[in-house]
Amino acid sequence: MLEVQNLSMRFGGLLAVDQVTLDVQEHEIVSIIGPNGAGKTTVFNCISGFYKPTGGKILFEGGEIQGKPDHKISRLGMVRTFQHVRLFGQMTVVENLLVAQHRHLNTNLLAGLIKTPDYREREQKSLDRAAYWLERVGLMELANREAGNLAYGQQRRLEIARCMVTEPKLLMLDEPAAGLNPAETKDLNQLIISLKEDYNVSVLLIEHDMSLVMDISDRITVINQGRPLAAGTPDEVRNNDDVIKAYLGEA
Ligand SMILES: Nc1ncnc2c1ncn2[C@@H]1O[C@H](COP(=O)(O)OP(=O)(O)OP(=O)(O)O)[C@@H](O)[C@H]1O
Repeated sequence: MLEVQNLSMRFGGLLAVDQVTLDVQEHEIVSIIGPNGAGKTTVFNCISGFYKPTGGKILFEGGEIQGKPDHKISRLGMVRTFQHVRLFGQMTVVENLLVAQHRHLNTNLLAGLIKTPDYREREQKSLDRAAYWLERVGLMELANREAGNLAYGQQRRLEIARCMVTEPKLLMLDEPAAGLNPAETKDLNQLIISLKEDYNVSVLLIEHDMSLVMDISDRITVINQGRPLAAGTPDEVRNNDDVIKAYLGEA
């Protein structure tokens, strides 16, 4: 589904990502881990179209996407969350989900003004999807609250719902457990597994919470100082000497 081949990203004199190769197949949860500053978010930014990589190829369902703008990439079915929550804080919870779908569908302004039957039907479907995902992530009762007033863990769940209403094939999550308490992390763990099992969404994950990563990942890629260090199943990665050294070095 997603293939990243020899991806590189240079910022001036700094080679933040150096020849990273990884792939995500259908029905898979793949994690990218590595010490702080290893280049994980930069890999995400290249894949999702926020940066134009300086080298390498990115293929999504067989087509090259490197350098395409983020809105085009998200319409192909690959959407992401951010390390720092990026909701529309002054809109309500449900409005955030409706706006996400409008932006995704590129709704025609004229159709919206005269409210064609086709437009009304799409509006209804957007509302249904929003309601479904609010229920699914446990935010239905907060639908009319301002998103900015939600507790942090609720905002993180809303972010995932905001991705899911666009019905992605691949969901990219950048440190979804950061700032969550243990109970919230456990819920997140189950939610991510359910996205794969019940909705057939593949997941690419950056995460520092090792118990979450080891628990839910089918495969893990380790990056260190921009370079790929190891890749394999959670067990293979856990027992890899280079990985152990990199993490001990950080501590
Ligand atoms: N826009 C940018 N301009 C210049 N340097 C950047 C830019 N974005 C990232 N970097 C640098 O690239 C390197 C990799 O950063 P990146 O954020 O990708 O690491 P990370 O593995 O996601 O780290 P963390 O786990 O702390 O989030 C860092 O040295 C960072 O300072």
